[in-house]
Amino acid sequence: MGIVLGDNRYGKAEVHLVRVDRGAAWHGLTDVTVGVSLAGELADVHLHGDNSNVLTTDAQKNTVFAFAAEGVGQLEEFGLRLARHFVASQPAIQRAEVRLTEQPWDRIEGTDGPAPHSFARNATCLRTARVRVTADAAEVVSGLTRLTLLNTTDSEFWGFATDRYTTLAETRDRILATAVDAQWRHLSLDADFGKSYPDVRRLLTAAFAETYSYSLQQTLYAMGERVLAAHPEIAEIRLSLPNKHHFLVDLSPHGIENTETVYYAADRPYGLIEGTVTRDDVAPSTMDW
Ligand SMILES: O=c1[nH]c(=O)c2[nH]c(=O)[nH]c2[nH]1
Repeated sequence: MGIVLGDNRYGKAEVHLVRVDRGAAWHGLTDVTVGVSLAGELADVHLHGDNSNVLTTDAQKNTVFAFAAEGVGQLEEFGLRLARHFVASQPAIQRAEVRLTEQPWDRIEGTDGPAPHSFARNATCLRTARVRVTADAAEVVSGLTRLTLLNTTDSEFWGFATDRYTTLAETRDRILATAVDAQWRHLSLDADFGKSYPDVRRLLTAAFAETYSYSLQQTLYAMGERVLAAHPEIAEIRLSLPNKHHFLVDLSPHGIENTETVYYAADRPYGLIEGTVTRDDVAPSTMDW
């Protein structure tokens, strides 16, 4: 019996970069937050304070900005370029993981049309990507987060198990709302990430709107199934769906009938429904995502 070093990795988190593409008349704006995480022969730094295998997190941050000078492009491709660089250039590094989150900005509509160099932050949702690279393999997971959706009807919840602590009333009509966090794994690296991202987002949103729901779990599966049915290049999709509860307000103390019009949008606690929709004929991921 002894004490040993377990799994470890290190890197720079939340490198927030903004790139301006300055055309003669129009400027483009890219806003990406990058996290780098490296693993490999790092026992000596932990056990003996020997830093010789440690590429500083400061250098990792500098690399992100330096690579951005050559262009960012699709999140997945930028992440792959970075991760491959760390594994290829550092003999002690066997695995690199890069996580990216893109904040979209909309071009401002001016009086005479779109403004050439003015932007408003778009709060709809954030695009994400995670890549993992080793000497002989790479994996890409694309995603989105904070996509907030709400159905005002076509949602029921009843027939659930009960015990002595159950107080929830069955409902045949409720508001169903969530903030989608979705991550989907690509089967191959030469996917058209720029095309598949908006389509997956559209499919998730449409499936949410079009599914007559008996539970958020059922809606989760319908959303994932819709994506996998349309995208053979996607191996699996993981969904994390908070149930953003909306409770009818009791207005009877004021002598007012609430005709299912006024709700209290509860902040917390919230139900959290999570699941993976996958194919039965693909190899599992090597990435802990
Ligand atoms: O769609 C739902 N799924 C649940 O598991 C659950 N549990 C709960 O209290 N409300 C809901 N709603």
